[in-house]
Amino acid sequence: MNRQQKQQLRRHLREQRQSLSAGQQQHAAFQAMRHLQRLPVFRQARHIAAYLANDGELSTEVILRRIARSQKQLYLPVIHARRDTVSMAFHRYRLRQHLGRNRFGIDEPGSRRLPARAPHSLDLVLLPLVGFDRRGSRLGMGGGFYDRAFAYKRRRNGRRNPALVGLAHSCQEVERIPGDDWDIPLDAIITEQGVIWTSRL
Ligand SMILES: Nc1nc2c(c(=O)[nH]1)N(C=O)[C@@H](CNc1ccc(C(=O)N[C@@H](CCC(=O)O)C(=O)O)cc1)CN2
Ligand SMILES: Nc1ncnc2c1ncn2[C@@H]1O[C@H](COP(=O)(O)OP(=O)(O)OP(=O)(O)O)[C@@H](O)[C@H]1O
Repeated sequence: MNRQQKQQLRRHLREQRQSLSAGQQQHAAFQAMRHLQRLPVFRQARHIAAYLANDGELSTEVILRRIARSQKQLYLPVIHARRDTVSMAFHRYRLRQHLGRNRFGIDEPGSRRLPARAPHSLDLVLLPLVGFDRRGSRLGMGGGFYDRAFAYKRRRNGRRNPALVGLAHSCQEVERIPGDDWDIPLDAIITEQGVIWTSRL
């Protein structure tokens, strides 16, 4: 798939999720929490990275609250700009901690942020998706941030940690997302309808 086709698909799928009603969003968030709670990988995880929903993404609010009330530690993506490279790190997050807006208009832990944790030492990452297919290919916002953070997983004998579980509305599923060399496959996808296993977990 060339860049232009990918852009077009991205635009279409973003419109789909943006057009969901508040009621549909709430329903999806609650169901996703139910499905997530049943996963052994979630029950066993101690260090979990999630995201703050934006642009119609599946809301993580109930999930964040649940994690915050448990013994598990929560992390959020923070965009870091250093000279000419922009990258993403996962910083510890506590509910009601001060948030700032990043360059994409998404809330993230602000200037007094807690320490970051290396991607490979997280147990579970809940990824925001623009689109996905049943094989575990994902389409993101186009920054390549998650692909770069977990690029080490592609290498032979590379670490397998953490488990990568995408969260999306079922309307974001497509038949097939043609992969690029750098794409990192998902282990599972959770929608309001249930868990989709990609046979990697
Ligand atoms: N909630 C949430 N947080 C997240 C992500 C995400 O997808 N969702 N990210 C996941 O990586 C990172 C931010 N990545 C982003 C990358 C691009 C744009 C963006 O707004 N891009 C332009 C053009 C995109 C395009 O090429 O079509 C735009 O929409 O105007 C936003 C976020 C980190 N935090
Ligand atoms: N491992 C990598 N090393 C260098 N560049 C990369 C790597 N992975 C992705 N990129 C770059 O990131 C750009 C965006 O990739 P892509 O369109 O697949 O993003 P995405 O998966 O939709 O976004 P995101 O991961 O932020 O949600 C690509 O143009 C690619 O050049």
